[in-house]
Amino acid sequence: MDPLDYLTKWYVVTTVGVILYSVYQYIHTKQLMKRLGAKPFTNDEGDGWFGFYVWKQLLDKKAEGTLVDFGHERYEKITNPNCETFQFRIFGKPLISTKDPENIKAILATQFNDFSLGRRHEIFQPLLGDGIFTLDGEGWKHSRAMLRPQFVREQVGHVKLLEPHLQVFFKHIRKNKGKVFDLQELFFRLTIDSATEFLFGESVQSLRDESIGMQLEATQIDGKQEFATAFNFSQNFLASRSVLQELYWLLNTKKFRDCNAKVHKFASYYVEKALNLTEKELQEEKGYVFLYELAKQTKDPVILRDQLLNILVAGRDTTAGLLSFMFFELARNPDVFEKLKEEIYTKFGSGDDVQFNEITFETLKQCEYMKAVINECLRLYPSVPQNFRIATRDTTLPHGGGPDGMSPVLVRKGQNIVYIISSTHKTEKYYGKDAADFNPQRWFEPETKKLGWAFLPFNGGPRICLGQQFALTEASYVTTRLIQEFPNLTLGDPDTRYPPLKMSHLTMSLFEGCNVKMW
Ligand code: HEM
Repeated sequence: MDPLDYLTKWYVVTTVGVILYSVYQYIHTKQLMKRLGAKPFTNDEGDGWFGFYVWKQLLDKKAEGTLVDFGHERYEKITNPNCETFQFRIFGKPLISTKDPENIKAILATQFNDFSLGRRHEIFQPLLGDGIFTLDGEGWKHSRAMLRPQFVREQVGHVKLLEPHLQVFFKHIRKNKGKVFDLQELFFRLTIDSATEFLFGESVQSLRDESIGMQLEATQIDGKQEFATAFNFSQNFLASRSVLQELYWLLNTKKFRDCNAKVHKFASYYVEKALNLTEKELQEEKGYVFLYELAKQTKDPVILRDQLLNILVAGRDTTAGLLSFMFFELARNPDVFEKLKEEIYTKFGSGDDVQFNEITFETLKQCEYMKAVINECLRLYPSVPQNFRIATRDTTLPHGGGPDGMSPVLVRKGQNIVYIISSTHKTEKYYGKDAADFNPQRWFEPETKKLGWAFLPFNGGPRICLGQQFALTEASYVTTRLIQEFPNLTLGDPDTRYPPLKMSHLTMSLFEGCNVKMW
């Protein structure tokens, strides 16, 4: 065969094409690095079978509840541990992992426009549609401007809405007197009950059940009972779709679609109800209902539905997770529990002497020890332990390159970055030798005032959590009332594994539950 004939063969053309493309990419990358002042990565985890190995490891660790800790351990294995950034590959695609506060600040604030949420919108769209949590660009700006005022106004009143739900919650604890029970499962029911009331104006009342001799109150909408189950399923399904990234569309089962439909039907019922009110009726509505406040700004039923569901996703599991980790640590640390109890009893009374009217947004904010305990829980167990962004253009991150890791590194347009705040929160450089220990006392040390971007449970920059104050108030109120009502708390099993295994769906919770005794 004439050697020139080979040039018409597909395998030769493909091979030559791949080589030429690689050479072009190599030269282009070098030019970009020179232009942007970037240096080669100090730490490269390597290919691990084109990233198949990393991928398998990540899935295995997720299934066994050690994914979050694995994210931290990987930093201890990198060649230069002083450099808090490394490159790795999944299916041959280079990704960047960072726990460096300067890099995180660049991604979230100083270079905000260089990064976006990537595929979050497509992945979450079937359940959450277009809302603050899923949108980028102008759509996100508009959502944020619309929702932000609600988070300033509601703060004062909302703790009072919690009390009726807590009264039902207490019945479950009393039922379990002397027995070991899972407090986390109850926290998840509590937060969906209170969040649906706050958002839609009516609670799904998932805490009411036969076991405590209660039933759902009569309601005009069917599907209320199914809502919590459907919402839980769909939300966890979104987390699995996120793991698949580009291949997210492979996960789209009938059950997922059915659950989304149930959630939408429920939310739309309340939206319609709000839209049927006249302007005068809306203004005169008593009490704070998030939906009614939003309905004063827009009459679009889909916008209203989507934004409510976005807030529900952002606010419900995060708060339930925080409370679960808190009570887990309080049960393990009787001295901390006693100290917190003392603060609560001194400020708000106990037993028959509980001063309900004293427990407000302002007074809860003044509970210094409570704040320290919450901070310590958010440090060791941030509700969103790792998060992703994607580069919208060729750019750099300030650290991760050169011999000492302090030079900028190149980030190519479309490249994924994972920032692992749970690992930053455990780094000795920022938290000292006892970084791995639960020690609320550290929050009274002056060093913790200088942490800046090394403590970031609520994100930072323009997309900082809108519900931060809301969440802190709710967690403080629930903790106060629980400890007032039940002064005794112990672990169900004194040999409970520590550190605990962690479930990582969209947010983090205890893999094996929060199994305690309370009385
Ligand atoms: C312990 C409780 C909470 C924690 C640790 C937490 C943490 C976070 C984090 C890390 C983000 C950034 C997500 C991202 O950009 O990818 C976020 C966003 C958000 N959070 Fe929270 N959150 C909590 C509770 C709440 C609550 C109770 C609400 C509402 C009632 C809420 C509303 C939001 C909203 C609306 C966003 C989106 C902000 C935006 O993209 O502009 N959060 N939160």
